[in-house]
Amino acid sequence: MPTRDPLASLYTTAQVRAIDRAAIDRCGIPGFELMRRAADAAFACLRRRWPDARRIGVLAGSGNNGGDAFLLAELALRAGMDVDLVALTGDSSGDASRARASFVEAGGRARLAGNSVAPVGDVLVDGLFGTGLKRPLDGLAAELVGRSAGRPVLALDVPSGLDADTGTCTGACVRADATVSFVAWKRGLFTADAIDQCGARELATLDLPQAAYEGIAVDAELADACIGRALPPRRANVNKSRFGHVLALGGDHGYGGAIRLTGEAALRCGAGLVSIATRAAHVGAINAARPELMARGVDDAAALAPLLERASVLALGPGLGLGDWGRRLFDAALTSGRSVVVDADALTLLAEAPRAWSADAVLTPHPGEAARLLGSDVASVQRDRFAAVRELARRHAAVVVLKGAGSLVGAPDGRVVVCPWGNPGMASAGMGDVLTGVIAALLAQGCNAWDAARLGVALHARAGDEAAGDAPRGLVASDLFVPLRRLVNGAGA
Ligand SMILES: NC(=O)C1=CN([C@@H]2O[C@H](COP(=O)(O)OP(=O)(O)OC[C@H]3O[C@@H](n4cnc5c(N)ncnc54)[C@H](OP(=O)(O)O)[C@@H]3O)[C@@H](O)[C@H]2O)[C@@H](O)CC1
Ligand SMILES: [K+]
Repeated sequence: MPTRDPLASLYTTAQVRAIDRAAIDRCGIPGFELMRRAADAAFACLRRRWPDARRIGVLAGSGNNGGDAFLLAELALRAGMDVDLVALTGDSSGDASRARASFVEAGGRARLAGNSVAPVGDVLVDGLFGTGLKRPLDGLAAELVGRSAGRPVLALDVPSGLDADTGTCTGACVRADATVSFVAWKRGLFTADAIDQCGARELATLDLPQAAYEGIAVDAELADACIGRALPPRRANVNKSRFGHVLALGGDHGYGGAIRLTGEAALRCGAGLVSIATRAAHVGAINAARPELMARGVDDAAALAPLLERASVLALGPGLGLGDWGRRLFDAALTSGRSVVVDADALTLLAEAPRAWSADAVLTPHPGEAARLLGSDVASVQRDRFAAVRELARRHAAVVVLKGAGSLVGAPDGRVVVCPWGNPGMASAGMGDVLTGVIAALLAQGCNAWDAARLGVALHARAGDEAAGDAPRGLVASDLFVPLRRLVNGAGA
């Protein structure tokens, strides 16, 4: 059995709770000891991140997440800090009530949350709700979260209000500067709303023995960008025919830029040859701007056949449009038997008429396109991105990239990886066109669909981060070309 990498393995909350149970029942570590370890780890995190904090405000819920908070508050008291603890309820249950008593014995005082009560401190510790969240925050809990906004926050396990399975918050939610998560990564910390709510993420495994994780399948994994295994360094004695021929199809009138970005991304990621099948009107501009691209006018679809014949991989859809021209290209491409990346307008056409593939296929929908493919709506897709990507991959028997903050890549067999990179600057025109070219280039160089998609997404997001630095606003898609070239050669892996 392959070794589980705790830093890359993602679990559902039910699975993490099962690991907690196994640690207690099978490994004999008392629940209260786990709580102590959680508080120790979180307090160490607080000291490291906010070394000058002298006063901390602590929010404690009634469950075990609150128990972690009481024990952390006790540690802070013992370290000589001022502690203002606001408890959501007058009592706690199970191990948490023991934690509460321990805090009081150490001289701590809990203020009860009520009208206008808000914790005071240089840093707030959020221990309201963790994996036991059952419904959107409302009433006092929601008010408390609102009153605590605007100060640095360390969240315990999960920012309160965030659904740690899906990464969504449907009501009030703590916006943390850092989240220290316990035992194992909850999968929902890495996608959707979680990207804004978690801040920096840290994992504290609480020294659980390996046995606690046994028998509990990993639900998903974090993407890696280790290109080396899938795409080893090139030998010297090679020529361009070894690295495939990408044909990018799209760019209806007015959208020539989209297909040029796809083609150039494929070149920059190492495809041996890149052709573009587009409107004749765009050919001159593409050739002038990037002479290495072989742009051909295919206003007459008959001109497409020899291009398809020569290509090894297709990148289908950027700027394709939904008119007759686009539909003819779409039909010709999908009956060609070539490996294909299906993006943009081609996904809309696919939603109208689903196809079976005779070669590797990677679909790259954003949530709107995913909703069309699933016959649902964007809100439903975003409510559970894991379920959406799995369903799409199964239904289309293809590898699927569900784009958006915390992109997911799903395979028909249920595997999912989550991309932990990317930034809001990448929510801009042309970024998807570039991703399509990146994945097509990796396919052309011999990666299978799964490797091409998961590595392509990782390289694209990391290139976006490198290009954006600390200035995401104004990032443009072609800014990614230089870092992509570095990353596809193994830099920073
Ligand atoms: N088990 C272990 O070994 C370890 C666990 N650890 C820690 O425990 C955490 C899980 O603890 P947990 O299971 O007690 O759940 P938790 O998140 O505290 O919430 C439950 C409470 O919240 C309430 N409630 C829920 N939703 C609500 C809402 N919207 N609005 C209002 N109330 C709401 C719910 O009330 P109920 O609805 O049941 O009346 C219940 O009282 C985990 O995240 C980690 O931090 C660590 O110490 C490591 C070892
Ligand atoms: K919390």
